[in-house]
Amino acid sequence: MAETFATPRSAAAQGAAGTRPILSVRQIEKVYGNRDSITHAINDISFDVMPGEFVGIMGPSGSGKTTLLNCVATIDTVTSGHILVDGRDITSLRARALSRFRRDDLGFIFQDSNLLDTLTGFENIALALTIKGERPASVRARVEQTAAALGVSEVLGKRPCQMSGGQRQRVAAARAMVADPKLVLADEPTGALDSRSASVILDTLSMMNGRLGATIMMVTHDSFAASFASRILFIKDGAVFNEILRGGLSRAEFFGRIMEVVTFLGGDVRDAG
Ligand SMILES: Nc1ncnc2c1ncn2[C@@H]1O[C@H](COP(=O)(O)OP(=O)(O)OP(=O)(O)O)[C@@H](O)[C@H]1O
Repeated sequence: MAETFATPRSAAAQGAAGTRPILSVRQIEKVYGNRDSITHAINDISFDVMPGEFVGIMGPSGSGKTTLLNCVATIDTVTSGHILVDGRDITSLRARALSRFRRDDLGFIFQDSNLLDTLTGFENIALALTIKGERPASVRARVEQTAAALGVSEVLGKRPCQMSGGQRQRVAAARAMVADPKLVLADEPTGALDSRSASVILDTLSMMNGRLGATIMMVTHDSFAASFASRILFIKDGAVFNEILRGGLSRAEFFGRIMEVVTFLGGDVRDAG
C-alpha cells in the first residue's frame, strides 16, 4: 500500500521520499551577548537532511554558517528551537548523553585537521573506537579498512608532522568515518589546503558520500568545494536565503549555478561564498 510521507521538497526531489531525515533543524535561533550588545547569529533556520545527502552550507562572512554547524555539533547551544538527529532531540541532552552522542553519531572534519601530534595516523583514526572499548582486533581491521578506502594506508605509522597537509586531512576524514557516524560535519575542510590537495579531499568527501554512504554537512566559502555537494543551502543574515539542488547537473554545471547565487548575494567566489 502506498504511504504518504511528509518529506521536504528537496529531499523528495532526490528520490528520498519515505526515509526519515537524519538531521532536522527546526526553527532554531541563536543569540549571543546580553542586553548591551546582542548579536542574532541565527534568526530562524529550519531544514532537513536525508540519509546519504551531501549538503553544502554557504553564505557571506558573518551570516551564521559556523554557528549553525556548531549547534548541530553540540559545540554550541541554541537559544530556541530544536535539532533532531535520527529523530532524537539533541538540544536537550545532558552532559553524559551529549558526549556519547558526539562520539557515536558524529564525525568531524575541521579546517586544520586537529589530529593529535603525539599519536600516529593509526592511533588518531583508532581513538574513537579505542575509547568505546572495542576489541583490538576489530579496531585494527576497521582502521585498516577505512585507511585503505581513503588512500592513507601508507601514513598509518607516521605522526601528523611527518604527513603532508592533504594526507593529514584524509587521515582526519578516516577518523571521522571509522565509527560509521550518522552525520559527518565538515567546517571549511579545504580552507588550509593548496588547490591540488583541496581537490583530493573533495574527491575523498564525494567518495565517502557516494561509495561509503556517509551523510555530510559541509560549511564552505568556496564555490568549487560546494560544487561537490548534492544540495546547497545559502545562509544570509542568520536565515536560509536560497537552496539549490545538483540533481542531474554535471559538477561544472552545478558550479555555474552556485556562482549565479553567489554573484546575486554580491561578492566574489572566495569571500561571498
Ligand atoms: N561567541 C560569539 N559571541 C558573540 N558573537 C558571536 C560569537 N560567535 C559568532 N558571533 C557572531 O555571530 C555572527 C555569525 O557568526 P558565524 O561565525 O556563525 O558566521 P560565519 O557565517 O561562519 O562567518 P565566516 O564565514 O566569516 O566564518 C557574526 O556576527 C559573529 O560576529
